[in-house]
Amino acid sequence: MEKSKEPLVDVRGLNLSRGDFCLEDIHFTVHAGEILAIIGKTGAGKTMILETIAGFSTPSSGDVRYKGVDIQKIPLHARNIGYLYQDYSLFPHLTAEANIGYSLKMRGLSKKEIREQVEEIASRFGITHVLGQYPGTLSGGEGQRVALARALITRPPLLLLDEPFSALDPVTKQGFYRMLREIQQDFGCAVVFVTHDFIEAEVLANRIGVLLGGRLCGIVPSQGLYTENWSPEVQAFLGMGMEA
Ligand SMILES: Nc1ncnc2c1ncn2[C@@H]1O[C@H](COP(=O)(O)OP(=O)(O)OP(=O)(O)O)[C@@H](O)[C@H]1O
Repeated sequence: MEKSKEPLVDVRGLNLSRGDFCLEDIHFTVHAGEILAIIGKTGAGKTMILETIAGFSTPSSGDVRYKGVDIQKIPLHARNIGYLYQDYSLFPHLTAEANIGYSLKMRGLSKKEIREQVEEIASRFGITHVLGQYPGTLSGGEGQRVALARALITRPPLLLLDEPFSALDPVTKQGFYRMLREIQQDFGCAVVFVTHDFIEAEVLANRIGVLLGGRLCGIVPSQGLYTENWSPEVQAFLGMGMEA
């Protein structure tokens, strides 16, 4: 088999329960360099899917293969997957600079190497002026850039984003849409992001998956979201057939 044809991520028959909620028999792939959006209502299981792809949650059955290997069998430090949490989850007691350089420090790079790489990515994201600040003093947009820089500093082949734009105003959002496309091109990474926002998914993603009540109802090319022959449940979710 040609290596390039192998998916970057292969989610196979994934089942996972938390409390009364379950992700049920989820199958999908993510290919190198693509942008995949997963849309669903609040509580549909979007965050649980991202956490399972990253290997933070262990499925009750099925598995997630990352570059052909069960993610659970890859040690955390060797996974190199960028993760942007919904609330950014920056370390509050570390400056923006230390947050961004954290995983380089864990990898044993010298202070000089860390400083150079942090300065380079901070300049790329326009956050050089906040490097000395602590997370509590950053605006929402600055916090997001710092969190993105932290997620990308190790140049991961896969970036997972949990509702990355939901807290931003419409103008700032447009800037971040541009930035995400540039990141995806410059860093050459695949991106999986989850969102409630259909338009955002259509604008940014190559493919869109619809997740309802823990079931992945299908994945379609983004331009086909409203022409797919969806079940009545998905049609209702997408508001299809509701035009006056
Ligand atoms: N540790 C847990 N214990 C019990 N139930 C949980 C736990 N974690 C998640 N759940 C439940 O699983 C369901 C899916 O949660 P998840 O956070 O993945 O949803 P989501 O689609 O990301 O929602 P939102 O869009 O609101 O962030 C929810 O009903 C949630 O209450």
